[in-house]
Amino acid sequence: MIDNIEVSLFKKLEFFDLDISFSLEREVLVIQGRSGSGKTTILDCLAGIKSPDDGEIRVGEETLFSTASKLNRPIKSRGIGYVFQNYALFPNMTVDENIRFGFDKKKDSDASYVDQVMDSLKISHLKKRYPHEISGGEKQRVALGRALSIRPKLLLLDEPFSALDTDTKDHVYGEFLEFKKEWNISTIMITHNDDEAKLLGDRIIHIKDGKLFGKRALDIEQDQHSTDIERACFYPA
Ligand SMILES: Nc1ncnc2c1ncn2[C@@H]1O[C@H](COP(=O)(O)OP(=O)(O)OP(=O)(O)O)[C@@H](O)[C@H]1O
Repeated sequence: MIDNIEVSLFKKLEFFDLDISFSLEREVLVIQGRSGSGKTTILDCLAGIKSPDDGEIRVGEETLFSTASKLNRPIKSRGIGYVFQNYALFPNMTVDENIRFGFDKKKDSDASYVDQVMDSLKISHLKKRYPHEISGGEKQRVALGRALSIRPKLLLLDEPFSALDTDTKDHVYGEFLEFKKEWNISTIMITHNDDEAKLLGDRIIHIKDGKLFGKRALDIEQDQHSTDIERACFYPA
């Protein structure tokens, strides 16, 4: 089955218009750009957290959003896994409960799938722990597990490694490359880190003020602004 992903988005933002088109298929596409250039807004539009003013999002034969067809699939039926910058794990749920959150028992007949995800991410032994009882690297794997539990056709990773220290990052990069080979899911990853982008990505696009930018964006700022509260709505408690 062909899972080509076609994206075309237009959205008026306060300081500029987001206006971008790209496609991907079974690859890790990295989006880079200065802080505030619209990267997270792209992921939020794909996930259905924000609505574009105009455009189309297609995953294989399925249309998730289309202004022409007046179609806007709800978040939960988009089949998109999202790992937020600060993971946004539910603090009052165990690792097991966090990961099972997106798994739909009624739709998914293979109940052992979530266990497979946990085994693959080497977090089965943490099942009963709460987020405050695990390390940053483990939280990152739990967040990835929660995104994978819905069997996503597209995986969105917003600065997934930024909260990790250098030693942990090196280790996790290796794991990510193994994961990439094993799962082979179309992935869009935002990172400010050039080395990370080159190491983990198959293709890199740069954006500036919401538009594709031919040249490399210089002096990428490291400062972050958090829209976590808004994005946490993706997983309403
Ligand atoms: N909740 C919001 N309300 C108003 N404007 C917002 C909101 N969230 C983001 N913006 C604005 O939209 C633009 C794009 O923001 P976005 O978060 O997509 O940028 P980004 O490239 O992901 O930035 P960063 O790398 O700092 O996370 C920015 O100008 C930002 O100020």
